[in-house]
Amino acid sequence: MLTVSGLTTEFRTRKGPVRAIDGIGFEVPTGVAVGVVGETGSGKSVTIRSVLGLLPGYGRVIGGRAEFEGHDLITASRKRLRHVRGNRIGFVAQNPFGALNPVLRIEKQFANVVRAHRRMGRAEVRDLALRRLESVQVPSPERVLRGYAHELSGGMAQRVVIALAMLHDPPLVIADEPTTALDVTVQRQILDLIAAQVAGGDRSLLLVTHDLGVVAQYCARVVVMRSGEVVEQGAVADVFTDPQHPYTRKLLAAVPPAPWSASARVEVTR
Ligand SMILES: Nc1ncnc2c1ncn2[C@@H]1O[C@H](COP(=O)(O)OP(=O)(O)OP(=O)(O)O)[C@@H](O)[C@H]1O
Repeated sequence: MLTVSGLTTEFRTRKGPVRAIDGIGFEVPTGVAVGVVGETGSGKSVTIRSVLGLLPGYGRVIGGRAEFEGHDLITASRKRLRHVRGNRIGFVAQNPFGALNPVLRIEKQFANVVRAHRRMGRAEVRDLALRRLESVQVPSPERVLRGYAHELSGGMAQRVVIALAMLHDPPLVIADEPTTALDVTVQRQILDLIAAQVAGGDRSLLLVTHDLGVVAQYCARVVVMRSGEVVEQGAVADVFTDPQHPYTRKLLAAVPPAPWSASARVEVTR
């Protein structure tokens, strides 16, 4: 579905160019959920933004490829990238309020995303928007369509963003820490929703997270990043039970034991 190879991105800074990711490669196979993990600053977001053509002006991909549906996204024209984003790849960012336009009614935002890719009348747009909002369990979707982003809770706003990302039924969904900005009580609900949207079909998911528990629960494959490089990747079952790289072992050792595990009981009773 997506094959990234040799991807290298730099940022222009006052002290000269800074290499944020350096020759990374991984694959997202069709119908598979792939988790990208690594500590803060390891290059997870830069990877996603490089692939989607969403780097800020002072960031530049200086090498590598990202093959998707027979095209290299890195050298693709702006027009092609606009077609791919939203239509063939659904993107869910960290902060839903950054992704939604504060001054447009939600219905208008659905209309804009629809019309960027297809011709559709107002009633048809509304119908599609309602269906997508229902599929992410937004209560009173008619009222949500009439309202603005600031009237929504963080969890509801992220549901709207997911509904927008799913609007055109994209075969690949990319989510960059989709629950970081949300209350802990709704984090699992949002991850469950994303997982449900991609489950049981040919749809693939690339999920960036720093939470290895999330990868264990939702992903079949994992890519481990450190300092702009991929240090290890493979099936979650293999990497988590038999990590090859010392950094992966360190990350796994840093995960607190589940409260029901034997080692945690020892801690509690001591
Ligand atoms: N806007 C920027 N300007 C300059 N350098 C940047 C910028 N954004 C990222 N970088 C560089 O790229 C590196 C990787 O950043 P990135 O945001 O991809 O990390 P991350 O793994 O997503 O971290 P986090 O989990 O905190 O989101 C940073 O360490 C930094 O050196």
